[in-house]
Amino acid sequence: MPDTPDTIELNAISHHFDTASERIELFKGLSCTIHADQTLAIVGPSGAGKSSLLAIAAGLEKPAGGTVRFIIHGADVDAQTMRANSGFIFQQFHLMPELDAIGNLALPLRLKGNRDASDIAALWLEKVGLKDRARHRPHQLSGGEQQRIAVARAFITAPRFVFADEPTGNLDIHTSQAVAELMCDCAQATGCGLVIVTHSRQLAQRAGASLILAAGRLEEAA
Ligand SMILES: Nc1ncnc2c1ncn2[C@@H]1O[C@H](COP(=O)(O)OP(=O)(O)OP(=O)(O)O)[C@@H](O)[C@H]1O
Repeated sequence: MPDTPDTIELNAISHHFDTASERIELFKGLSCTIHADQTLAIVGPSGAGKSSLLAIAAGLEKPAGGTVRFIIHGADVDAQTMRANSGFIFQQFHLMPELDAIGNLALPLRLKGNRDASDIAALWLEKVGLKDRARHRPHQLSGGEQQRIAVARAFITAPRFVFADEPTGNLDIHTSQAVAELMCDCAQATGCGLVIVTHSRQLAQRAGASLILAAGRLEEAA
């Protein structure tokens, strides 16, 4: 019997934020299922709650209502295990400024106690075309180069899902295309689910499926 695919199930979730003066309602009763064999884009207007939905799907935040089920290697797991099986890519790259390129790549492996961290990091650096930048620190790299390292860092631990929040938001069109291609190639090569929040139509079109979050509703894009 084939393994159950790694899956995230969002069931009737709702979320809001309370501020001193008001409650910001993001969504109510949203349901969707995300599988690790797909690339999914979440699009929609600014402030609709896309980043919040991504954080809930990744197990970083608990929804105010509803349930989230994470299934990894055929078993239900908690949010902490989900996070340990996930990689993250951000708009602002978020590399460690005091570490060089190879140090940034090796870090997630070192944190998991991997003794081959440097060798694996060197292989990934070559894979993303930055072998000659191993000893450069983030401020010595362009935005596109930093994001290539951030993409490699997200995939280097062989996660089951990678979550990317506006990964091309700080890049020009040409560099965005290269980073999008790299993310999708990495996801396909490793059989990892890729969930991308984006305002970029080009990036959304590259994904296998798109969901639109608007006015508290989640709908499949045509
Ligand atoms: N910690 C917080 N406290 C209060 N309000 C918040 C918090 N985080 C987000 N919000 C508000 O919730 C709403 C949704 O934010 P979110 O970042 O999820 O939207 P988004 O669709 O990703 O927006 P964008 O496309 O502009 O990044 C916004 O109005 C935002 O100001």
